[in-house]
Amino acid sequence: MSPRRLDNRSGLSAGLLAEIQTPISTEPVDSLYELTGELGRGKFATVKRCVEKATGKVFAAKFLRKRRRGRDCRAEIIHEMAVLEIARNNARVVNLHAAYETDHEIVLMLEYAAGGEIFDHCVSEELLPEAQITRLIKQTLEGVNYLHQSNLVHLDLKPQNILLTSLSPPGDIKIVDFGLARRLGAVGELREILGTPEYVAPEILNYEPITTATDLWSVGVIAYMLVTGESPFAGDDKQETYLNVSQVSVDYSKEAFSRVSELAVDFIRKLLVKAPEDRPSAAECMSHPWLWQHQFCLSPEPATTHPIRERSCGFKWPVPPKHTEDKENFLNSPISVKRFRFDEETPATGDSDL
Ligand SMILES: Nc1ncnc2c1ncn2[C@@H]1O[C@H](COP(=O)(O)OP(=O)(O)OP(=O)(O)O)[C@@H](O)[C@H]1O
Repeated sequence: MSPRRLDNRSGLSAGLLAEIQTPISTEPVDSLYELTGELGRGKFATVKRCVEKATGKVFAAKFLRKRRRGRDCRAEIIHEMAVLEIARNNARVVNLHAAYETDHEIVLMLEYAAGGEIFDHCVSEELLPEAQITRLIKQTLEGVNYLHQSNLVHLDLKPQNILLTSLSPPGDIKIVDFGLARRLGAVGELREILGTPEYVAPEILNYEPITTATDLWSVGVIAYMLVTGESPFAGDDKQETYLNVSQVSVDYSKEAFSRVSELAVDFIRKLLVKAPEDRPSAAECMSHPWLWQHQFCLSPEPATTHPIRERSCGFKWPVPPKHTEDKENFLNSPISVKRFRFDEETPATGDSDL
């Protein structure tokens, strides 16, 4: 079965959730919190560090403009809150603590991720060791899997939206920015959302249906950036970037991957494939041997065969062979390119609230 699709009966507003549990208070934020500096800034939001006066607890206050490009976007903000509420019980998603409203803004009081963006680890002189990268990717997949199981797709996963609870040593990940996240549906298809050029999947550029697999492309891009310190599709301008994405033009040279194992290349190759249905699901990715090689002591493999490692979910990933020639054959072989079972995907459900 192919990855689940999105509903799109009314364009961009399709899949927007309208029901929230969190009360929206009209009390002035600065009467309850002390604002202590800016943490980040997006197109329509500013995020500030703040301390709750009553408790001394630190939060990240996301100030979202209600009017954008002359349009009332309150519904989009309510939707972002609703998505955060659905993911409330998942430790990999940032927690929504409270919400406030003024004439022009809604302020989301979010759990504070003190370690900043994993983007900083992609552009740093000193890249993270492989064991740390696999730990962070595994956690990201846990969050993505939870969203997909909850019938949600994030659609804006990038190293700027994966934060850390602490900087050094790197803490646990927290996924943020659910502004583009959408509900999965069975009836129609969503083809309109565009994220940041470097991180968008080919199906978005081609106005093809968006599915859960779109998020898995982004996980591949994030893994590539953490491992190599390079953005795989970034060109000199937007056009070149889009061309690189649509041609899936990726540098897998030995120089780019010199510091990590062959399994890292295998993992990324499985995700950066053009056809969404050929990408593994988040659950399948979690059983890839790259993510477990620093956790388990694996028995040595015979040099001339391609053994299969099985993990608890039963999904099978062939292991790249040790000899260089065999490795090249392995990476180009049909079994390494397409070997995913989608029959464990939940069938698409009809949306009732759209
Ligand atoms: N909970 C948090 N803790 C610490 N920093 C945060 C938190 N949430 C957001 N930030 C910082 O603020 C930045 C912008 O936040 P966010 O991506 O949610 O805003 P946005 O306006 O929706 O962004 P965009 O325009 O890219 O969609 C993040 O990349 C991060 O650096």
